Amino acid sequence: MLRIAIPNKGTLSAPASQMLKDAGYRQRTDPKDLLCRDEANNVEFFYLRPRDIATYVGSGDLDLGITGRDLLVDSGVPAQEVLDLAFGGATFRWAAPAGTLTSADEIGGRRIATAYPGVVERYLSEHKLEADVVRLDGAVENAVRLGVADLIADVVETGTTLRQAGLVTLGDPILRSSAILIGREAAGETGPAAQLVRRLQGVLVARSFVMLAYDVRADLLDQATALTPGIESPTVSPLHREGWVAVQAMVRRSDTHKIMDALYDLGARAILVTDISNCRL
Ligand SMILES: Nc1ncnc2c1ncn2[C@@H]1O[C@H](COP(=O)(O)OP(=O)(O)OP(=O)(O)O)[C@@H](O)[C@H]1O
Ligand SMILES: O=P(O)(O)OC[C@H]1O[C@H](OP(=O)(O)OP(=O)(O)O)[C@H](O)[C@@H]1O
Ligand SMILES: [Mg+2]
Repeated sequence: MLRIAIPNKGTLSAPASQMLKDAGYRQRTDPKDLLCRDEANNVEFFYLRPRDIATYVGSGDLDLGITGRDLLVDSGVPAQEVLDLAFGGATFRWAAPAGTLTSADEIGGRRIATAYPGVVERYLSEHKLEADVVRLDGAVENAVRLGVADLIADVVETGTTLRQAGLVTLGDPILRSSAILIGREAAGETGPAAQLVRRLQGVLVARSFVMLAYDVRADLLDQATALTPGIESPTVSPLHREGWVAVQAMVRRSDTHKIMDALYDLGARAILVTDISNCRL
């Protein structure tokens, strides 16, 4: 049975469960449950703190896990990113009180508060800098005003928490994080892990593409399909109406309206958009 770790609480917990449900897996019904067996798919889900997930996967006690890229890097364990799951996006950044530090080059010799000492220490060693890392559990933004640190390194999503604490970001993000599927090795081509990855990839594609269908005059087909090339190739079917064809193609959800406008301007009609609930490409 494939054994998979997923977050029991926090930002990544609900979207991770939802994504697995969308991929056809059974998920717990009570948020207090710590285990859920999906007999039909031969998978067992263990609900764990996101910070601990890399540890279980790195040790080989669990086969796969869903956690944040920043947490994987922080753990330093021998597990690798198998698939970017495209939710839980955040940056990990330096921040200091406005008007104090002006560049990330100035962090050497300072006191840095963080709940991610592994990420900070990796950066310091890569940049040959020395600094005093103050390890905290959370609410790190308070550390500077309470006098225990000169700057912080923390997760920034909207930036609201930083602003409220009078802090401003310093330099480029240390890393860009999102929820990822991790394993000790790549998932390969066959077997239960590969099947899970394919199912999750199907959900990712279904979320970021829609199916577009329209009718267009046959002499405009080349121009129309240049706008909607599809992933492999668009489907073109004859219409009963002389000189017209029907076209179907997948397009990026974010481009839908722009493409519909362009198709309409070209002369296409009966332009229909349909959500894809799942797919296997
Ligand atoms: N707004 C956010 N705040 C915190 N973590 C976030 C945010 N958006 C995405 N994440 C990601 O969630 C993971 C941290 O999850 P974790 O459950 O440890 O903290 P949390 O969601 O802040 O919950 P809590 O602090 O209540 O334990 C990291 O990978 C982080 O990048
Ligand atoms: O940029 P923002 O949208 O404001 O989000 C980022 C903040 O949210 C998280 O804190 P959380 O509320 O989880 O508290 P914690 O520090 O105790 O984890 C994170 O640690 C940052 O403080
Ligand atoms: Mg938090």
